[in-house]
Amino acid sequence: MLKIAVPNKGSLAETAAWMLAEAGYRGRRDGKELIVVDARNEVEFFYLRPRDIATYVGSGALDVGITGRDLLLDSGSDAVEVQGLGFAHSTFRFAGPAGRFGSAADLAGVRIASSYTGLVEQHLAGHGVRAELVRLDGAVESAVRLGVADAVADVVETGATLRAQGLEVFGEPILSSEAVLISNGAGGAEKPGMATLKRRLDGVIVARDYVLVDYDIERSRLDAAIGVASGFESATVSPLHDPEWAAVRVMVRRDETNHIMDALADVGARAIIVTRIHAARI
Ligand SMILES: Nc1ncnc2c1ncn2[C@@H]1O[C@H](COP(=O)(O)OP(=O)(O)OP(=O)(O)O)[C@@H](O)[C@H]1O
Ligand SMILES: O=P(O)(O)OC[C@H]1O[C@H](OP(=O)(O)OP(=O)(O)O)[C@H](O)[C@@H]1O
Ligand SMILES: [Mg+2]
Repeated sequence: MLKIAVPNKGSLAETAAWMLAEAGYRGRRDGKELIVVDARNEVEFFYLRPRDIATYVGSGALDVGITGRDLLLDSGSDAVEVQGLGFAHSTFRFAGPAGRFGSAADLAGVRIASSYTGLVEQHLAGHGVRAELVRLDGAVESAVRLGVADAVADVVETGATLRAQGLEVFGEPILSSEAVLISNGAGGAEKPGMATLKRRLDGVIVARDYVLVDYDIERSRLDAAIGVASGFESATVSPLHDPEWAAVRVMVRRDETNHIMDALADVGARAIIVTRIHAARI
């Protein structure tokens, strides 16, 4: 059985569970269940703290897992990223009182609070900067106001938490993070069931991030319309009863749908219809 680590709490848990359910796997009935055997799919799920998942997978105790790229790199484990899962996007950044710091070089000898001290140490070492790290569990943005640190290094999504504490990001982003599928470096990626898991998750990502767009177009304008959206592989072009016209179907990124509909209408497309993709194998 493929042993899969899944976040049991925090920002990643809900979407990770949703993706696995959409991919046809068994979920847990309540938040107290720590192990779920899915005999039909020959996989076993282990619900663990997101921060611990890279350790379990890197040690080989579990084959694959879902965690954050920032957590994976912070852990220093031997687990490797297999692919991004397209959710929980964030950047990992330094922040401090407005105007106090300009770049990582200004951090020499400074106290930096973070929940990701491994990541910060690696980054500072790469820049030849020595600083004092203060390891905190969360709500790191309060550390400067409370006087336990001069700067912080933390997860930034909208920046609202930093702003509320009067802090500003500075320097280059340390990392761009998202939820990732990880595996054990030593052959974990070839385990039975792994290819199926990957293919199913890819299908969920496509169904989540893409839509189908259908429209009718005069054949004389077909090339212009395909130029607007050429599809995943290539556009499907079907004849209509009127030989001067064709019906076209393309996949487009969901977040570009309205922009593409406008552009298609501009080149003469009619009856433009957008449909959700329920499931996919690409
Ligand atoms: N606001 C956010 N937006 C996007 N991703 C986030 C956000 N906060 C945390 N993450 C991501 O979630 C992962 C951390 O999850 P974890 O459950 O350990 O912490 P958490 O979500 O902050 O939970 P908690 O605060 O309850 O401990 C990291 O990959 C981090 O980048
Ligand atoms: O840029 P923003 O949109 O404000 O989001 C970033 C914040 O979200 C997370 O905090 P969380 O609420 O999980 O609390 P924590 O600090 O205790 O982890 C993260 O640790 C940042 O503090
Ligand atoms: Mg948090």
